[in-house]
Amino acid sequence: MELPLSPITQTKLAQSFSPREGETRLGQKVRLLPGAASYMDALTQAKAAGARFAIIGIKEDLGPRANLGQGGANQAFDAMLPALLNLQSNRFLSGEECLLLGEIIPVANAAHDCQQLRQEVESLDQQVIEALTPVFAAGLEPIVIGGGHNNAFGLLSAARAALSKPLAAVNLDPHSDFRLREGRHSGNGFSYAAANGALGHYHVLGLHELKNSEANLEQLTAFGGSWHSLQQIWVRRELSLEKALSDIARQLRHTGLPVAIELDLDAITQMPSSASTVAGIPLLDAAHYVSHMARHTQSVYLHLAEGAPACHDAGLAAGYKTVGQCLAELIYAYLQAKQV
Ligand SMILES: N=CN[C@@H](CCC(=O)O)C(=O)O
Repeated sequence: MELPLSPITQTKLAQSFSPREGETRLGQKVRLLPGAASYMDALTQAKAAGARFAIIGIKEDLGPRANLGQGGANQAFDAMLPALLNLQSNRFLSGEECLLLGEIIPVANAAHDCQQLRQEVESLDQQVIEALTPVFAAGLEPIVIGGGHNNAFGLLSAARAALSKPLAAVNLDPHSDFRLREGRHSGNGFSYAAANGALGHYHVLGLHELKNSEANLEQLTAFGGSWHSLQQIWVRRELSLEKALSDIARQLRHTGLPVAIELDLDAITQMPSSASTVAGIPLLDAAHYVSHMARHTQSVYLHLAEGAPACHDAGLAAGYKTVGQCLAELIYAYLQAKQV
């Protein structure tokens, strides 16, 4: 069977967790892609057997590098696997709902020069669209671990192709990623998606008032995009997070469009990432955002972008632990919210 991604093998799965007598880990319950005549058949079979979510890694840092940022987002998926798969399967979560599908690895990955990197991001966009469109078409809900935030474009385009509707996206992120269409990179996934018709509605939560250029804000406003700033909620306390979340969810439901839940890990305080910050939001507020949006909107995917273990000040091992645990908590917040 020809596949647009590298499936997770039994060997990789077994290497990613340690079973313990008398316990059942999530790694012992998640499903792998079954053998079938085609990728679409395999996804359909997995869905029929009881999978609802498809967990996918995009192992790349072309997008942040094409945006003149730091590399390292290609390691987030490997950091996440042991943190998630060693968690317990119990009354709160079985693990059988999850298809641990595979990894998208860029075919073009040799450039150093900025313009070439941007072209490689464009090729990666096509890989993401090819791998994800059948996942949406099979009725599975992707949980995608980036990779740079550039992959929002491929995800939104794939969902648009499979569901025949533009998406309403909500993005917890200090940056709107709605920058000029000057060649593909991690800062313009949403402006490109708006231009190709994949994005029908866009709200940014936690936008930093001084990390978005005036041109960027004008472009976002001209599209009809909206935001709650980081300063409004977490600094000036003009409104509570709870009020913002319930207003955002109401707006999203009102669009009648399928909803994309986006989160850039650089929104979270000191999370290793290309644009990491000390003035971010607590991890548990980010988990609450994911939980609220998953529970109260018609969401079709979760995208967790920009985690970069190598950007941890204390080194790679500390980065794997921090990014891995963060991603596992955010994934569980989504899975749990969807079960209610
Ligand atoms: N996905 C992140 N995009 C940010 C990065 C900012 C930075 O590198 O400082 C942006 O382009 O605005």
